[in-house]
Amino acid sequence: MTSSLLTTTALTKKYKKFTLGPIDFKVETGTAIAIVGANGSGKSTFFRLLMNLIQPNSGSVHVFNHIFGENEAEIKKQIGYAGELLEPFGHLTIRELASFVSFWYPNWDPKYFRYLIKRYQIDESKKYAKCSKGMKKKVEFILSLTHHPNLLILDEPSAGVDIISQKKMKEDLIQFMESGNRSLILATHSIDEVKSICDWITVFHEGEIIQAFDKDEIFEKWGRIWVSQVTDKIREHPNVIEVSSTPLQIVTNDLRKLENDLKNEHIQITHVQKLTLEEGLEYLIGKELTAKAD
Ligand SMILES: Nc1ncnc2c1ncn2[C@@H]1O[C@H](COP(=O)(O)OP(=O)(O)OP(=O)(O)O)[C@@H](O)[C@H]1O
Repeated sequence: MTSSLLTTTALTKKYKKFTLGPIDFKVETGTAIAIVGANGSGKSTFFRLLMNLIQPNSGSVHVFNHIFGENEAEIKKQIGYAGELLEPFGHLTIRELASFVSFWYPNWDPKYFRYLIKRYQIDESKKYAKCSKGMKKKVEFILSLTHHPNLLILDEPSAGVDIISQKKMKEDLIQFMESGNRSLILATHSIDEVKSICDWITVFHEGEIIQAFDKDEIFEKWGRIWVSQVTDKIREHPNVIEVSSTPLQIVTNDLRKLENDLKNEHIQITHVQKLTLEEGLEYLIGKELTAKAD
């Protein structure tokens, strides 16, 4: 049986021109959740709230059954976070930065740190501020993993990172999840990462969660149906996502149900095709996700 590792209840943050929430969100032990959404949809704001880096206007975050604010230092020892937190420490070298960060984590694993530094070809003598954007992302990623956290919260860890390192990050995250009792919340614009690492997908749109579903649902239920005609009733069908012409076709989030209803309407089906994850996500977030897979 799974148990909730992190829960948010009616979490809300208001800026002058943007409101996030109210967000109800849950992470079960052993699951990897992709957070996807167009630029500015509120992913980073949500992550900062999860990490208690900014204060909500209302609502709460519970982590490991505690309200975050009440036991913050203890809770954070079990979390790995990457989300541009290191900028104020730019005057430190990577070696100094690691030594500073290690102080907070009883589980800091120097051997694993050495392994990751070598794996991602990081020059430890370099000052953080002098690192390239991709290097900084790799350093953040390494520091988030080195204390073997139970929960990883990563805000676009591979953005701006070279392809070889992106592949390594993917492998490391798959390995992280393999123990079975760890959890991951990953904001990403990479379909490849969603596909290979995550089990669940949560879609943000203009500060709200508009969809949250099991990834396999897209493979099983989403599809395109070519038809002889489309009636008003079918156009308004709750499972019809889009109707387009030349040739006349319907995109649906429930193939089996729509096929049945089309038959009941005596509409001829000429062809049926399942959607790829990439196509499904494009419909869900307004065709703005950067396609990287396949
Ligand atoms: N400190 C702040 N003050 C005012 N507005 C803010 C602040 N931080 C974020 N915002 C606004 O909140 C909105 C959501 O931004 P956020 O960075 O959370 O989006 P995102 O989904 O992470 O985007 P991206 O995919 O580009 O990283 C944006 O309109 C942004 O301008």
